[in-house]
Amino acid sequence: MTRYSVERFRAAVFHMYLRVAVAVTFPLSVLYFLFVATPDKGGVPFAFALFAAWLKWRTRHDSEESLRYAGWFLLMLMCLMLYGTYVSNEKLHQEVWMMIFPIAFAPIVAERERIIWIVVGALSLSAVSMLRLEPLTLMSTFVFLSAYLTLGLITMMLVRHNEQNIERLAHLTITDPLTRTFNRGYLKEVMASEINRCRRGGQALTVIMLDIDHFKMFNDTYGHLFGDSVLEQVAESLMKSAQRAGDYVFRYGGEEFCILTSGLDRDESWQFTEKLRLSIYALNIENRQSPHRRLTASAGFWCVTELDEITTSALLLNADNALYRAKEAGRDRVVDFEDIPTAEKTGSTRLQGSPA
Ligand SMILES: Nc1nc2c(ncn2[C@@H]2O[C@H](COP(=O)(O)OP(=O)(O)OP(=O)(O)O)[C@@H](O)[C@H]2O)c(=O)[nH]1
Repeated sequence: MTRYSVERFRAAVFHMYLRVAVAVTFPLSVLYFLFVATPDKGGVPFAFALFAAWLKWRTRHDSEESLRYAGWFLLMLMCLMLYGTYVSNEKLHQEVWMMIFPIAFAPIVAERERIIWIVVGALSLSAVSMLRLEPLTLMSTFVFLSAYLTLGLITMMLVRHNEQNIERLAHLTITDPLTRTFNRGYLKEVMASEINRCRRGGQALTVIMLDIDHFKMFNDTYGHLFGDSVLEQVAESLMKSAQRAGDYVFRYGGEEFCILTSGLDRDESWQFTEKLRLSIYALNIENRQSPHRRLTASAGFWCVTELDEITTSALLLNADNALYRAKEAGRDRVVDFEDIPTAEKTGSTRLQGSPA
């Protein structure tokens, strides 16, 4: 997810650049073509604007594809400008402004391509400078090349730092601050993509709702601060038990957690949910007001194989229905939604009417 956020950021910058390139270069090159230059000179920016427009259209829906093109597009652009500088009769120092390239565009290019880009840029730039320096000195070319490479490397480090910040921010927006599990806002997004993934792969999806028993009494007896630390411990043990790829733990609200897992049948889902419940039991936290004398949890789950008509709300509603049954039946247990008699399945649940 976080990698996805960084890619989306890069693709957005690239698209913004293309939009500006098309909007500015196109009319300018036409004016240049009409009033100032000979057709062959006006043709270069014109062709560039056409190419940018084509790329913009080609990559409009696919950020991954746009990133694949971005590096090569910028390399081409750089070579074009080098060529332009070389054929024009300006002095060498005017090429230095091209050093802004790595700074301006490094956020767009994927990390692996960024290195190729800076090395190729440095080599071509020094080739041009060697050709144009008068008199040609190895030392000044070396200084020029090192300056370029140093600038490129510093830029890469800054960009990497910036990407790490974006990743950190993206992580914060999907994490519950107390328990470090994913938060409820992220649940809907993950559920929608997991439904699609499981549907495509012909896998079952299991939704588990787990709630700590008698937590109000716990808070009243031991205080909210200790309650908070118990919530942290519960979350940690849930996350330790749900570690396979495709397992997700969310804090659904208060002392209620939602866990997603895939690829399990009903029996395996039962065992997995029991494992989660027992991991909380095994924390061995006293709750003297509870009939169980220690901290326990109840859970309900729904394992779905037919995902074609399924909505996220239905999944949550039915898993919560099973949790409600577990509470009614005495708590400290697991209930499978499929075991609820059909006539009772549509009964009132705590989730009905609340947004999923
Ligand atoms: N310490 C702490 N308590 C919380 C937090 N969020 C919710 N709670 C408490 O969790 C308790 C939930 O109480 P109830 O919904 O009545 O449920 P319960 O007492 O666990 O009873 P059952 O679920 O029916 O077993 C309330 O006292 C909330 O104040 C939190 O972040 N920290």
